[in-house]
Amino acid sequence: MSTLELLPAVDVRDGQAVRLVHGESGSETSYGAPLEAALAWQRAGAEWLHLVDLDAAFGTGDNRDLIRQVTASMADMNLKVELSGGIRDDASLAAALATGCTRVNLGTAALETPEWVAKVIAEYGDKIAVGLDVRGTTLRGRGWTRDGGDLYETLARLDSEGCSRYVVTDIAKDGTLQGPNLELLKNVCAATDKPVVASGGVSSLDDLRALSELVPLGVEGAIVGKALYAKAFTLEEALAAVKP
Ligand SMILES: O=C(O)c1ccccc1NCC(=O)[C@H](O)[C@H](O)COP(=O)(O)O
Repeated sequence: MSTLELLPAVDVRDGQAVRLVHGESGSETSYGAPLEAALAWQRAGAEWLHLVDLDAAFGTGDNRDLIRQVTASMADMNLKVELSGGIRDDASLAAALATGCTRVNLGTAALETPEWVAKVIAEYGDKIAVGLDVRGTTLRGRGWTRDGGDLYETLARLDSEGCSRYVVTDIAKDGTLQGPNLELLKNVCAATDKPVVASGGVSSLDDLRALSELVPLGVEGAIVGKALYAKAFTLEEALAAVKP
């Protein structure tokens, strides 16, 4: 059986690594310099980093220079970066790809400018993942603040356009340490043949073991944020827990 990939998260707001609750602006807990956080995950054995520019996602500015610095440092150490937040047009996509990240995660654009997303999926293939951020089965865009249509209709459309991968977040779980929404992940895996990265709510090594059991269904990886920052477990323990 393949090993569940783990993507420790570094969410950046106003130059700081933070964690939000339910992705809500204003619910931040700060965890210091993003580069220090990324280096800590790299030293602990991470192969991936999930790096989010929250200001770009919320439309409150951006952390582009810092994001570029973190991504370049990680690339120098052969650590793959999935970059998310505010990538919505040719200019922001070009800037994101120019950081040397392994792939980008599109969210709002998949809901608001589907033609552009179809075009960039065709052009960039598996450098593009789409974030499906849901409350129930309703997608949310603009930093998760606005409704954006039905999960399964959008998934079918993106599948038909050749989208290579989905990052699925249950917003109700995100940043809460309440455990991932396994039912949602199973349902999404049943609706697509493409790999799924699970995001939101991981609280324990048992949660990671439960996600590992979904690997045969199509769950390829799991993003872990709050649990690592809150020291519920170490990344070394997490990597050991998901080994088959
Ligand atoms: O990823 C985004 O673009 C984004 C936009 C707006 C609010 C939050 C956003 N991402 C949050 C994350 O990706 C979290 O780091 C991830 O879901 C980890 O969640 P948790 O393990 O529950 O802390």
